[in-house]
Amino acid sequence: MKGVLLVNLGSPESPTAKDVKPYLDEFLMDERVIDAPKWLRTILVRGIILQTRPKKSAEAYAKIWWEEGSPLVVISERFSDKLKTQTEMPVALGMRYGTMSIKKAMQELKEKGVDDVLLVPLYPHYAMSSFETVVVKVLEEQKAGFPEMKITTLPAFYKHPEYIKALSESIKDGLEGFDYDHILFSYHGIPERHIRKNDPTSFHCKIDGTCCKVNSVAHNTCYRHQVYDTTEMVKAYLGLQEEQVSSSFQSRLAGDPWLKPYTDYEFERLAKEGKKKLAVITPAFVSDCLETLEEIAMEGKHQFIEAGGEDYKHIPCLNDNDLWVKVMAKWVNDWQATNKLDVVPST
Ligand SMILES: C=CC1=C(C)c2cc3[nH]c(cc4nc(cc5[nH]c(cc1n2)c(C)c5CCC(=O)O)C(CCC(=O)O)=C4C)c(C)c3C=C
Ligand SMILES: [Fe+2]
Ligand SMILES: [Fe+2]
Repeated sequence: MKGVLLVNLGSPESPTAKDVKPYLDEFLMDERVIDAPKWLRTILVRGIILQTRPKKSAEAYAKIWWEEGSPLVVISERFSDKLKTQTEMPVALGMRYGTMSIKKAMQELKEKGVDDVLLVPLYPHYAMSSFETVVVKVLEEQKAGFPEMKITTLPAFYKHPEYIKALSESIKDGLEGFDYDHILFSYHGIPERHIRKNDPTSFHCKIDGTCCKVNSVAHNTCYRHQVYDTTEMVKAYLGLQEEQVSSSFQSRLAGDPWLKPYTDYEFERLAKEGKKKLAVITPAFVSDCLETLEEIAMEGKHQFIEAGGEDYKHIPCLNDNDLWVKVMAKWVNDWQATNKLDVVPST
């Protein structure tokens, strides 16, 4: 029987340093997130980052935590519940890190008789630290405990016209009544090194702003290309002008160069350029989370206003938007009926 496995990133159990620490340990010890050799990763993560970050992160989580729990988890559950009403197939939700494990979700599907699974990583774009680590983990769990399960993965859907439509329409709704003079597309950053590492041609990705516009098989795994494609397609859908829109990258860790421009520098640049009313959208995430609700909606607003901006609005992620649920339901139901996927890898 066919079934659907949704996987998102995960969250700590509670916004306390005690619970944030093991969550961050699992997250940052992932070799696809901090891709240093294990001995070095252990020193960096356990010897340095985890000495201070859990307390700081817990304070940030406390600011955005809901009665029902972590926004990312609650929103993912709402999305999953709505999807269940639009498909006959069993649907299970797992998280890459934390206690709502992928293994539990696969067990849930198995108990419902599912042996043919459509894996849906809840990320519009491919990055080894998000999409790829989910796929690898699911395949590891399959090998260890569910050898009879067939796994098919929905590719990154960042430019599928139905996704772009749902995203653009939700942005249009979010912008209503807000007289913006610029829209910033702020994507989660990744180290530049990850882009080169994921380039199968070993020469295409130069991260110089030109390679992403030249067709290449490298774009199938090029996060930078994919996010710029999303910006361009939303811009076209909404009929926005070149100068009304820009893209940037948020949430970097210290150390390596990460994809640029950095969102926090952009807040300052845009304010200094005379943009007074800024709308910010965060399409690397399908669900609002710490990185959107705290870093962008709270800190970002503060940074922009401090730099001379006057008004600021964070437009929510797709979350459990009805059109978005309908799009996902169509993709999974088409797969159920035809065994084919409407979302295809890019070149
Ligand atoms: C778009 C998807 C994501 C990519 C790509 C990604 C890469 C990435 N992240 C870190 C480090 C951290 N990310 C943190 C939070 C976080 N990251 C994503 C998504 C992507 N990360 C989400 C949805 C969240 C929010 C989770 C939530 O519970 O709401 C954090 C933890 C919070 C903090 O301490 O700030 C860290 C750390 C790296 C190093 C990386 C790529 C190398
Ligand atoms: Fe992250
Ligand atoms: Fe590129």
